[in-house]
Amino acid sequence: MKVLILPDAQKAADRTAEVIAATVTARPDATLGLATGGTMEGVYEHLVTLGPDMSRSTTFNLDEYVGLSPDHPQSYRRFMQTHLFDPLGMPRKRTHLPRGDAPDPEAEARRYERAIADAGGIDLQLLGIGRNGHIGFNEPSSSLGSRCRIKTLTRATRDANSRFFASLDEVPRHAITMGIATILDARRVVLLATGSAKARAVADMVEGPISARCPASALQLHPAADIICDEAAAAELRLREYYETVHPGGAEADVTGGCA
Ligand SMILES: N[C@@H]1[C@@H](O)[C@H](O)[C@@H](COP(=O)(O)O)O[C@@H]1O
Repeated sequence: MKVLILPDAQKAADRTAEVIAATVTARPDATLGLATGGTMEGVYEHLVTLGPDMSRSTTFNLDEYVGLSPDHPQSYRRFMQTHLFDPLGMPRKRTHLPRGDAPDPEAEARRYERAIADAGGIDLQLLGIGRNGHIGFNEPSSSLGSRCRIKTLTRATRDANSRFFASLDEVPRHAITMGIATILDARRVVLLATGSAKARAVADMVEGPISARCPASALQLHPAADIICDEAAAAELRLREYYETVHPGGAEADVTGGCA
């Protein structure tokens, strides 16, 4: 696991976007795993300005709310169309999310897992992290061997995400999400965490025990996982001398270098 600490959220998001752009430039037919959430807005904004040709890329998002149709304003499909797919002109048939309004959500989750495998797996998986250490919607207590399935959202996660909805009551109670084992199958993982609200989760993920208490800690098992964070999200890390830190105005570190 490599940790890169950048001075602020903007620089961390820009760096993450540059990793994605470099990946699709090197391999235009790459399969990307994509994420949603407020943290990703800056990433996609910068990626759109970088303007890589993603017309041959295939994408699979981590998750979708159960019960929301693709055109629901708060669906993750809509989020992706707005922030990335439409601005980059990506062909819809190459972009995949679970169908939140599928009549049988469990069957939809199984179909989604198969679709990822049929596409040859994910080359680069982008991740955010929840305040409670969740990745995708794998809430604490998720099996580290889990595959795509339905998860019940915790009150804490619904509270955190209620800012995107008119009220807490409107936040769905379930989601279809890639499992932790699905995520670990990706050939490379890049997780972005910014802001002080993520500091505890980042410390548990990087320096804590591998445990279902902090689902993101499973990334310690991944051979090619990069954690990109800003100073605020890095505040509770104790082993600072082992991490790559870019100081304001300092030389840019190469996120692909260093030791895993
Ligand atoms: N399912 C998503 C996660 O993939 C994301 O990492 C998390 C953090 O979101 P934010 O970036 O808004 O803090 O939100 C949701 O729960």
